[in-house]
Amino acid sequence: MLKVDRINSYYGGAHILKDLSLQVKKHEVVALLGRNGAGKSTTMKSIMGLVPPVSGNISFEGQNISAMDTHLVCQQGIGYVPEDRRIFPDLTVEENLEVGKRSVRDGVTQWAHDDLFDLFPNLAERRNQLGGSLSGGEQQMLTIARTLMGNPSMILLDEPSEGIAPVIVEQLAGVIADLKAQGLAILLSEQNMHFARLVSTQTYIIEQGVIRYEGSFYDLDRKPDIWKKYLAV
Ligand SMILES: Nc1ncnc2c1ncn2[C@@H]1O[C@H](COP(=O)(O)OP(=O)(O)OP(=O)(O)O)[C@@H](O)[C@H]1O
Repeated sequence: MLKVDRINSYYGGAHILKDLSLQVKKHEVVALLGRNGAGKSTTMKSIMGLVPPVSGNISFEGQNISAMDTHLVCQQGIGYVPEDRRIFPDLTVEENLEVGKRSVRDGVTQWAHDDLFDLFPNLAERRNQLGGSLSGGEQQMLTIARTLMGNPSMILLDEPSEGIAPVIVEQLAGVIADLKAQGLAILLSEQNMHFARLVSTQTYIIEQGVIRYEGSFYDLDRKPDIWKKYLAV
């Protein structure tokens, strides 16, 4: 579904992503793991066209998206939830959802507010509350719900569990399992290994912009040397 093939991305003269390749298949939840500053967010920004790669190729559902503007990447069916959430604090939950609305593409489930409120019961109770008055976890849920309003077939989640209470992290894991069951492909970056293990099967480990490991979580759990070298803090 998504194929990133040997991309190189820079901030000015700083070479951040180095021949980075990864794949996400349909109905798959893939975790991009790595320490602070490893290049996880830059990978997502490169896919979204926010930090366009200087070389390499990115394709989505067979179409080359490497040189596309961000709004066109979204139109292809990729939703993006950045690390800093960016809800509208002065709009209500319902209004925040409306902002995310996009036209529907063929063959893609259209999300209505009520479907989203079924998926996120916490938001249903707060539909008329201002975004800025929600807890961090509720804001994260709202950002994901708003992204779903764009009817994506794949979503990128940048450290979704960061700064969220453990009980909400467990709820978020349930939401991701539901989305996967509905056919969405998901690429998430994470430092919370408990959460990543709950939701994903396939993993990539990134260090200094280079993919150092690719494989299942099951195999990774049996490789303490890799775990210690690239993930232990
Ligand atoms: N706008 C920027 N300008 C210059 N360098 C940047 C910029 N954003 C990130 N970097 C650098 O690029 C490297 C990769 O950062 P990135 O944010 O992709 O890492 P990350 O794995 O997502 O880490 P974190 O979990 O801390 O967000 C780091 O060395 C970081 O300092």
